[in-house]
Amino acid sequence: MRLAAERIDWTIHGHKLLDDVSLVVEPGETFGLIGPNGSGKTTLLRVLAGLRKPKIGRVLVDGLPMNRMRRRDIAQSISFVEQQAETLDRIEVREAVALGRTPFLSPLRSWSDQDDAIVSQALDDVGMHHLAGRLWHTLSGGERQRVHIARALAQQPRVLLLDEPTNHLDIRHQLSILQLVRQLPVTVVIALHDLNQAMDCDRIGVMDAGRLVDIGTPRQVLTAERLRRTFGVHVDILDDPIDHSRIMRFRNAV
Ligand SMILES: Nc1ncnc2c1ncn2[C@@H]1O[C@H](COP(=O)(O)OP(=O)(O)OP(=O)(O)O)[C@@H](O)[C@H]1O
Repeated sequence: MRLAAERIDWTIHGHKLLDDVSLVVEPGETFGLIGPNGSGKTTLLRVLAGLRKPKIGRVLVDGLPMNRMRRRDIAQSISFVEQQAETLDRIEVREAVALGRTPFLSPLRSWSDQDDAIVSQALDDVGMHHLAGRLWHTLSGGERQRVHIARALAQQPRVLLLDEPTNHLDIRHQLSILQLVRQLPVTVVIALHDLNQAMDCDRIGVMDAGRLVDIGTPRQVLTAERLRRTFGVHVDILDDPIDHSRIMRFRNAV
């Protein structure tokens, strides 16, 4: 599914959070969003998810303006894992993941074995099957994060939006979630703070003070000059002798 933002502006109390942002994410592409704190990544993801409706600019889903789509149609296509997700008190892990199936249920389409299988698969994908019966509020931060990702996967979206999905995860789960996301045959937009992890995206967009100031492949975008200018850090870019990928070694703040 192709996701496009056209000239989006978003202003709150006279403060421009998004300033003329345009981008196109191609079907199946993994697009990384990077930028300093407060640069507008979450705001842009919320606009792309349809949670914020811009007065200026528009979002297109496979060419269709999102503001003409029904809420249910959006939910059947796009899932969003937010950074500070809602609390689901007194609910079991499996029930939390099953919420991902809600957009597909109706009086004519009740819960089926297929929904059960999808939920089980999603729990497996994030390594949470063993905790399926646990109450949500007893989970650790990283376990909750994995349940949110499982809920999004259970939605079987064609566009997956992820806001710093690895920020609570241990290194093994960071790597396995990112690997899983990259393998999914869906369009992914993922906000990341770890710039070395962003190297594995197909393309990257750099946010700075509400503007998308650069778009390109990781090698095009993640240059020492860009990191100095936008992130305010000095970096050495090294060549990994094992696979010749790039490694960023951050030295100090400018
Ligand atoms: N409801 C709001 N009212 C006023 N300002 C807001 C509101 N929501 C966000 N902001 C401001 O908009 C700016 C962009 O916020 P946003 O959460 O999109 O940034 P971000 O790039 O995701 O940051 P981070 O990396 O810290 O998560 C920030 O300065 C934030 O304080």
